[in-house]
Amino acid sequence: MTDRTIPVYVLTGFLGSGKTTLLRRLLDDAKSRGWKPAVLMNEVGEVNLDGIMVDASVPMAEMLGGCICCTIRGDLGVELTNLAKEHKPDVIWIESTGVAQPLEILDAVTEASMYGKLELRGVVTLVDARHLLDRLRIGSGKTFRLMQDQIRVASLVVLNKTDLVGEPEKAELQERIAEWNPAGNIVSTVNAELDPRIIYDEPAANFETGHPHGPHDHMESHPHHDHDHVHVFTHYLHGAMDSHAFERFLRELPEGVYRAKGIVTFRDTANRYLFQYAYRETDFLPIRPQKTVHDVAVFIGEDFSKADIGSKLEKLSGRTE
Ligand SMILES: Nc1nc2c(ncn2[C@@H]2O[C@H](COP(=O)(O)OP(=O)(O)OP(=O)(O)O)[C@@H](O)[C@H]2O)c(=O)[nH]1
Repeated sequence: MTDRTIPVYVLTGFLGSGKTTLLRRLLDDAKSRGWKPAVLMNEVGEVNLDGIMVDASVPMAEMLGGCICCTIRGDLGVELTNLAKEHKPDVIWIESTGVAQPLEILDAVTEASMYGKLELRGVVTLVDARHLLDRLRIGSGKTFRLMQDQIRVASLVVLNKTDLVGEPEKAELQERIAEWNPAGNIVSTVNAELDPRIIYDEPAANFETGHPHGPHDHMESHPHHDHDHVHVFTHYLHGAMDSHAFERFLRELPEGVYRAKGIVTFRDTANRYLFQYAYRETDFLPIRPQKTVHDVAVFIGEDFSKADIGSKLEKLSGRTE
């Protein structure tokens, strides 16, 4: 396979936390680097007000009238795939509605990576400092739990609107965020002002990208971050595998992997298969794709070694280099 993998980043955070503010910065930054970005926006309402705020020259897909993670989840894959095919961007940003369940979004994005060469590289969670402080004081409730969930899955937490809280409160919030997500990075901002390099320098052990101007060419190894929070590992397979060996590999996946899925070809079967793995259960569905799909395996979990899984798969698919 010669075509490159497009890195995908998810921007999440509760309503009004500063996602669009950050997105605009990231798009400006991408432009100044000579990258071609694309954006997928999801609004709960029927009108995409955030989209109006974004430079009209940026390719953008909109998913309106629902939340990515529930009502229109299936469309996410289609939209992402279309964006990638049509515009061949260097990077895709997904701005999700402020009420989305983050794990569901990750699931949907990884689903999409089965149909095109896309790889989720980071989840950036915006937090409204004052809002979180208020919720902390109350200490319960649906919004509080959602904010916590959004923080937990982040590779980077942006504690935004710190101009609206005092220094001691800011320190308290940082401490709590670090408790909920010990491995994620935290940055405190006003108007989401940050150096985008902290986003792109997030570790990723799987490197398919060979694009000279892509965001990740310089980041081959940060193994110390390899195993520390909920993360997604996408591995494109290079050849057919033995079905029994692959089943054994799934059975022996580390505890930390709680979800895996993908498309595989076996040497010893006639069909290709869509495989699913969830809570140690596996399922294989024979498929006959109408269009070209790559063999790929996606893993979601905590505390597992991407490098280890990657090298096992390389062996299974007969790649020796
Ligand atoms: N005081 C203050 N206001 C901010 C800061 N960052 C963003 N804002 C303002 O907060 C409002 C919401 O910001 P957005 O970037 O639209 O937030 P969002 O997360 O995209 O909002 P939704 O799309 O509704 O979920 C805007 O009016 C911003 O100008 C900050 O650090 N401090």
